[in-house]
Amino acid sequence: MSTWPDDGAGEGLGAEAEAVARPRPATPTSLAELERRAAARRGQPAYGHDALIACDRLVRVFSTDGVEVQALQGLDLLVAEGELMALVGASGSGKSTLMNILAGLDIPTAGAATVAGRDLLTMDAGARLGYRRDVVGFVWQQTARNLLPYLTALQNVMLPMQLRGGRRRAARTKAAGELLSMLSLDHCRDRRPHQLSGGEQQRTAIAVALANTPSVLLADEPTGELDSHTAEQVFTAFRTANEELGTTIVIVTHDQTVANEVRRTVAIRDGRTSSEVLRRTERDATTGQESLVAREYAMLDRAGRLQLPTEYTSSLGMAHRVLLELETDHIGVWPDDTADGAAQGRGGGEDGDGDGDGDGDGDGSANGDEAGGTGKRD
Ligand SMILES: Nc1ncnc2c1ncn2[C@@H]1O[C@H](COP(=O)(O)OP(=O)(O)OP(=O)(O)O)[C@@H](O)[C@H]1O
Repeated sequence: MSTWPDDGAGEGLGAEAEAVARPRPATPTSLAELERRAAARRGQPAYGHDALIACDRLVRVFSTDGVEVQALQGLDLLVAEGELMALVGASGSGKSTLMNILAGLDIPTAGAATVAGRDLLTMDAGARLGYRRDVVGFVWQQTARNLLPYLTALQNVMLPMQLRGGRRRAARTKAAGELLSMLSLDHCRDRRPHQLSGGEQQRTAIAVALANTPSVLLADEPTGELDSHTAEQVFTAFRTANEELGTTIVIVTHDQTVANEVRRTVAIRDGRTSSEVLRRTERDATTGQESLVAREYAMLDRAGRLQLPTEYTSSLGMAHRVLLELETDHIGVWPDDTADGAAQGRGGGEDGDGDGDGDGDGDGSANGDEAGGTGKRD
């Protein structure tokens, strides 16, 4: 198994293995060299400084009845302004926890998170209210959470504008009508939610979320209750909002169609980002024909940790330790060739919890050797 640098194009990955070997530097690093590197780093911009959404080693621990659940375990995520991207992951991986934090409804336990320059850890109650009203809009899976049943579609869209204040009624009516038109909902203006189809309700919810022109639109399983054709229409509404208004959009979804339609899909696993699928259009040099190419990348976190896919590690019997070798253009990763390592590998690399990490804790991380170690392949 070998690891190559990101070629800038964007293919997919699962269980986390941590490398135990580091290539030896040719000569010991001098103090002067360390000082030079530290000085160079001081001049560097902060992590995610140019991203609209920046989550840096985000942690969220829930404590219920003395039991701690680590929903987010040092999650890193950057989202650029104007992006339309999807978040995927197994049930319980931490997607909703992340969305609630980004929505300003929950506060992380540790780490850093900024959205449009707002610090989500240090905002006071007033700033948090303003953030939810002006900076982010949300669309939830349950339509009842998105729309008020006794208001028409137009009135629902006007409500956030009214709560913010500052615009006359005529201006609010015009702006709300334009949003509904943009999402092909003119015919729904004067209908109440129960008079709308599921897809129309969700598209109206998108118009409501866009009412105060937020920088970011967050959607948690917005097509979860819809058939595939209707889901497609709802996704088109997100795309329209992204293209016409430039709104940055993050969609949590189990819907593969939605995940396939965005340029970037980030997978969350056990509270951390694990892999990313990037899609781009390539043109064949001879035929001129365009095709969509999708590639999956593993994420290297800021501590240098890399999650390797379980299917890769188990097929090579990699259970707990691996050997690393630095090549000119990639890093080689080999099964542990020590006697006990080989015995573990022959055991199938299974650790009883199915995550291939050998620690039995189900978190997919190869704990205990994060700083690297011995075992360089000579
Ligand atoms: N308020 C809470 N109190 C205690 N534990 C919680 C709370 N909210 C979430 N959790 C736990 O945190 C972990 C992540 O939950 P989260 O809802 O973020 O996952 P998810 O990826 O959104 O799952 P799903 O796809 O099923 O919605 C789970 O183990 C969950 O049980």
